[in-house]
Amino acid sequence: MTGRSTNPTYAVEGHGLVKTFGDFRAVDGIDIAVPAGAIYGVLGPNGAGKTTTLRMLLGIIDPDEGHRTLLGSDRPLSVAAQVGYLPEERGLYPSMKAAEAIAFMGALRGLPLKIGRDRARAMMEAHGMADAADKKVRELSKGMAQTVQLFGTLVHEPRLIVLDEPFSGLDAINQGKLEALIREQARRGVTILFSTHVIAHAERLCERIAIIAGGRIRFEGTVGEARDRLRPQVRLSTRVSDGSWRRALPADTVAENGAWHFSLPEEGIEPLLRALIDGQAGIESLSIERPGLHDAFVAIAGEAAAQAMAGATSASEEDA
Ligand SMILES: Nc1ncnc2c1ncn2[C@@H]1O[C@H](COP(=O)(O)OP(=O)(O)OP(=O)(O)O)[C@@H](O)[C@H]1O
Repeated sequence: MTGRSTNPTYAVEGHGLVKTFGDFRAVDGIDIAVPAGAIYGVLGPNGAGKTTTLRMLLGIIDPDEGHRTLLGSDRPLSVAAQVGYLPEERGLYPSMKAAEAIAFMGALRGLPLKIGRDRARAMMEAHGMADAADKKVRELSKGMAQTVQLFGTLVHEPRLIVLDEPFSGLDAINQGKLEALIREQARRGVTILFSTHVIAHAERLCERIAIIAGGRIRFEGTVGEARDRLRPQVRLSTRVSDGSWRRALPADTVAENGAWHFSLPEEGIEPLLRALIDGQAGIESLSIERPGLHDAFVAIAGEAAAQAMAGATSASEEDA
């Protein structure tokens, strides 16, 4: 099978994707467009529909409605040799040696075994794992086995890498290494699409994100645009606790731990500053903080989804 392989602006596109399991609409009309060369995160709580969406985009399952394009082809499986996929369910043959397992995964994507073996050893060596190349998969630590599987996802040098929850099950050190590896691939021009329920990874890595909850896209754009959905937060403490200047504090002001908290007013901080100075409030501290992606996620996807994510995060931390 040879698919039409152009040089598209978008490495992955999905339009109106719908998937129903029995009576349950797991994915309810998703549009997604991943720019070529981008690191793109699909963010959402467990059960949001991330895996189902990725599987539809990759052609592992067919959508009930909608269509998708992968690397310019509307037949996703025809470009499989240019795609690397790390599924959520990890698994390697336990009795295979690590380097062999990597070469084997490459062979499944059309890479000659000999080349795969050489690349596997080189990759392991470059990442300080040369000693593990001839160890059986069952002898490796969980984190190392996961890294081996990741190398198997990369060994055929795909143009597009799709990683489903790649950080779960990894400790903090290995999570950092994975972030570095994702950046390294992106520098080479590879497109990376990954799903996660851990907001911090998406915030650090992604040029663009899609926030999915309940099978629908709740937000699509840059991390900065998501954060800009919320007004910056101001924290102010004054030496004097009362005075005419208090009338200048915004309506949403709350007092907490001896400081005033409120959203940055539309007109900026200057009018308030003037009132504070004229009223001799005695400014002790003043900070204006831009909300993080976590706060934006809470606002966009709703408190319930954020709580589900927090629960899932602590569960996966326990796993790690
Ligand atoms: N083959 C299937 N049969 C029935 N229900 C399914 C199937 N696959 C997924 N679902 C359901 O569809 C919903 C979305 O699942 P999906 O795996 O896409 O979510 P997710 O966002 O990837 O979450 P998770 O990280 O928990 O996998 C869930 O409620 C799940 O139980």
